[in-house]
Amino acid sequence: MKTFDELFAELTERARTRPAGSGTVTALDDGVHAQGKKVLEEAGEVWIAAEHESDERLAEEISQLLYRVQVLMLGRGLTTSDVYRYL
Ligand SMILES: N=c1c2ncn([C@@H]3O[C@H](COP(=O)(O)OP(=O)(O)OP(=O)(O)O)[C@@H](O)[C@H]3O)c2ncn1[C@@H]1O[C@H](COP(=O)(O)O)[C@@H](O)[C@H]1O
Repeated sequence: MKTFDELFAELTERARTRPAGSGTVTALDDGVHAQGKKVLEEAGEVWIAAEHESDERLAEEISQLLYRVQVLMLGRGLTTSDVYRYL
């Protein structure tokens, strides 16, 4: 189990070291257009899960959405501080 900040730190490290086999590295190389589409796709899956699926499935879909948002943040060079200042 990890927090949003811990995952972001992990993905930041993946972006820096670019280990072989990292899905995050591939997603970053795919570019912002593809990263944005993934955010939209996962958001749709969250919506569907919220209406029709179990709490567990919904939580899993939300975790994937958070991951995709973080990949997009990294793709655009944003940090968590850039976002948190608006919360
Ligand atoms: N939290 C996640 C995470 N959530 C979702 N995903 C990716 O998103 C996919 C699920 O989303 P989709 O619905 O698009 O599934 P899919 O269509 O079957 O998958 P794709 O064909 O799009 O890969 C998963 O198969 C993963 O590839 C994640 N990939 C990685 N992480 C974490 O990110 C960290 C770094 O991962 P790597 O970069 O892969 O080492 C690790 O801690 C991982 O646990």
